[in-house]
Amino acid sequence: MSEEEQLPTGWEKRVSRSTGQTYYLNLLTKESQWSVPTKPASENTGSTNSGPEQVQCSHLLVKHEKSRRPSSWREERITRSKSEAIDVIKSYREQIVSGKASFAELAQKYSDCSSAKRGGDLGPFTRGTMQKPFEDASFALKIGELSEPIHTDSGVHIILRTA
Ligand SMILES: O=C(O)CN(Cc1ccccc1)C(=O)c1nc(-c2ccccc2)[nH]c1C(=O)O
Repeated sequence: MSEEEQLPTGWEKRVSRSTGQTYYLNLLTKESQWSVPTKPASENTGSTNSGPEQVQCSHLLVKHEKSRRPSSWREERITRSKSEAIDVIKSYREQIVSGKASFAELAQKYSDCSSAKRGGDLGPFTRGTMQKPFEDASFALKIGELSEPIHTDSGVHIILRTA
C-alpha cells in the first residue's frame, strides 16, 4: 500500500511549492508538519495548544547603520538610518499587500540577507534557532500571513509564513 493510503484519518499529503518537499497537513488545525503522521489528526496534534513545532518562512531584511553587521551582498557599507529602513520596508510591505509586487520578487532584489537569492526563503525552522523577536513573530503568523516590520539586531524585517 502506498504511504498515502496509510495516512491516519484527518491528514493530507502535500508538496511544498517553494522547495518541492513533501509535508503533511492536519485538516482539522490546518497546521503542517514535515514528519509522516502516525496518529489520526486532532485539534492538539503536535502541540499542547502551544502552536506549531516548526514553521517555514521567507523574509525581507533591510539593514541600517545600527545593524550588528551593516553590510550585505547589495551594499558593502550600509549607512541608511533606522527610520529610513523602516520607511523602506513599509513601502515594500505596501507593494506586496496591494499586489503591485510579489514577496519573492522584492526579497530577491532588495533583501540585505543572503537568503535574497532564494526569494527570502529560510526553509523550515524550530523555536530556538532564530533571534527571539524574529522567532516570536514567525510562530505567531498563520500560513500565508505577512508580518508588520520586525526589529532584530540584524535590522528590520518583514516575514511571510509559507508553511
Ligand atoms: O547579525 C549579524 O551579526 C550578522 N548577520 C547574521 C547572519 C550573517 C550571515 C548569514 C546569516 C546570518 C546578519 O546580518 C544577518 N542576519 C540575517 C537573518 C536574521 C534573521 C533571520 C534570518 C536571517 N541575515 C543576515 C545576513 O547578513 O545575511
